[in-house]
Amino acid sequence: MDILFIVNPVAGKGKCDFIIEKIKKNMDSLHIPYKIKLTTRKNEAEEIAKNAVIQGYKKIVAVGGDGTIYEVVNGIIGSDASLGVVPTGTGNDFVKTVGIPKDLEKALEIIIYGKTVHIDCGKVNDRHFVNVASVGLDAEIVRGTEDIKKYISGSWAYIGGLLKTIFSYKYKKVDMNIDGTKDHKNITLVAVANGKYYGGGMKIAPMADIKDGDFQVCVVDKISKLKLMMVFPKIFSGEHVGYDEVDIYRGKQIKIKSQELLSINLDGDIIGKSFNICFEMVPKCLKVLVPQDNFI
Ligand SMILES: Nc1ncnc2c1ncn2[C@@H]1O[C@H](COP(=O)(O)OP(=O)(O)OP(=O)(O)O)[C@@H](O)[C@H]1O
Repeated sequence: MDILFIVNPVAGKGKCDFIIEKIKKNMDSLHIPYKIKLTTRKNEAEEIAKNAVIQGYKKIVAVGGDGTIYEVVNGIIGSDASLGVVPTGTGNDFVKTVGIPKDLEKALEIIIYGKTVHIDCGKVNDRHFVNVASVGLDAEIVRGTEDIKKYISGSWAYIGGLLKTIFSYKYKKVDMNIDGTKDHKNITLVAVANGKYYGGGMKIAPMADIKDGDFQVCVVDKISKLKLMMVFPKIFSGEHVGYDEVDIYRGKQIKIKSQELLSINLDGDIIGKSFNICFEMVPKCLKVLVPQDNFI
């Protein structure tokens, strides 16, 4: 059962040497065959993962944050390989939904002794996401956060990105179609959630279930910037859902059409801009290693 660890050396605040030593020490002591590969640039984790599938690896481990997981998922999707995660990123939002701990040794135990579960993914064109996709303010914040992450970590990076973006943001008029039900909205943001958390611990979709075959769609209508500043911190606890401007829907296919180009955020990665976006549910398409006692 060969295991490949794909390490993003710049994830988190770069404790790469320490992490690699720990992986080697643990794996060598168990005499389990494994390999470690480091990425040298963005998108390389996906290429390494694709090659690993061809080479017959059955457990392919993303050692990094949500961006690294996103790349590895797109490398292994459709194959028989299972995704493992050693969370060393800044936000580490996906692992919160599936119960993988941040503790390095515990995360390694799950790679070796954990159980495999099939989880849902979302898809936009040919790109898959496991966590949350979005358009609107938060996609713009992802752009604003990228620079700030180089200097500060965790939730503060996202809050910095938020403050930088929020005051210049213009609301978007969109036509929405959720499983055939149409609506016209002036939106602050639309988050299409497979997992519960994004943006470094914000519980955007408290009811999301990664195995139920549905998205939870969080739509924040036009809201004054002052009120938005009040509502935003509530997302960390999931209390934003109680506000009049916030609606939650369920659905398998979410289409969004706008007269303006919308940035598309998939799991913290801006994949491009479009006037027409279709988010599609792909049920139980990805194998993930999770703790034996996990409820999912
Ligand atoms: N060797 C590399 N050099 C520069 N960038 C890289 C390299 N390898 C991967 N990347 C990019 O680094 C970015 C950040 O990685 P990742 O998201 O895993 O960490 P993070 O931002 O610290 O964590 P999180 O997304 O959980 O907040 C990703 O977009 C990835 O494509």
